[in-house]
Amino acid sequence: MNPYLTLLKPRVIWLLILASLAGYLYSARQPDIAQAFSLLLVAFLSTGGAAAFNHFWERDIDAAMRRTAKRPLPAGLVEPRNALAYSLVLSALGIALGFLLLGPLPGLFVFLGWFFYAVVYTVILKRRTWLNILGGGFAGNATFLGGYALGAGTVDLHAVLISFAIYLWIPSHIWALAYKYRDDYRRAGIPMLPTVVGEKAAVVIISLLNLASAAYIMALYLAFGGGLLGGALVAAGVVATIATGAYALATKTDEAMWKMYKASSPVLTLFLLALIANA
Ligand code: HEM
Ligand SMILES: CC(C)=CCC/C(C)=C/CC/C(C)=C/COP(=O)(O)OP(=O)(O)O
Repeated sequence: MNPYLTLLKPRVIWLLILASLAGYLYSARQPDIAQAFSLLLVAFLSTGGAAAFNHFWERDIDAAMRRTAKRPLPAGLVEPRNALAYSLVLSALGIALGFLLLGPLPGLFVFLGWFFYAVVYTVILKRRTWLNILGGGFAGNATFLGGYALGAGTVDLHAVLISFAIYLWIPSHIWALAYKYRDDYRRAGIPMLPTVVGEKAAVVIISLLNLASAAYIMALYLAFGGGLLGGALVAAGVVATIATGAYALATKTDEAMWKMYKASSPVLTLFLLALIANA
């Protein structure tokens, strides 16, 4: 893949973009195709720009971790100053178009999403505390709330409660991966839960969090949900979460935790599709 495409973390940002689209389709009475395309463009530019900035800022620790050592900057495929310029142009475009094309409130959430991930998480917290993802996780809320604000013209408690399904999903999503790569994170000096607590405690905490995030999604769907299709999608996600959580608790292996991580994105996808189906 072209290294400048890799810098956008396409395997990751597609779900951030879907979260924005889900927020819009869930809240808009009459979804407008032009508005939806503007949202997709803004979400792509802002999340891609944030991801590219993360590559620039983390080029030293990426070089120190097995999982990330072959990325474009540690691999010498892209000059740091070019990656920085690329990330800032995309980010500035995404945020500016967020305000210009989507309006002040959606634009604010685009900025907050960028800021919480690129600055609060990547620059300020990630190397300092294992609570880094709890500070940066609000970027996840922002992806959904930006789309919701575009569709509804406002953000209410309903929207905030739904957005916390993403926030509560993040810890088990990243810590399950961090468990498998705990030696990598230790070598790079990055504090993550699995590097600061014992292995058994980490598996139990992450598995319980995984199950709690599924319970929250189920409660949301029961409170705000409706239709059969949406219910089936949420049920499939909850079953997958319970299965990976129970398997991890029973076996406490790297493989079980990796399965939990790999299942996390499909589970969130099912929830977002349920919101769209229920719109
Ligand atoms: C502070 C917040 C977050 C952190 C620290 C985080 C961290 C990570 C990490 C380390 C990876 C592995 C990347 C790789 O090895 O290439 C990953 C993958 C991913 N993340 Fe997150 N994530 C966060 C929030 C989110 C959110 C909010 C979403 C979507 C709404 C998301 C969607 C994904 C997806 C789709 C993948 C790829 C999964 C796969 O390959 O199966 N992440 N994340
Ligand atoms: C609107 C907007 C811009 C929102 C951003 C939303 C958001 C939560 C982005 C985070 C997703 C991501 C690329 C995490 C990688 O974390 P990492 O840097 O720890 O992963 P790594 O170790 O693989 O580099």
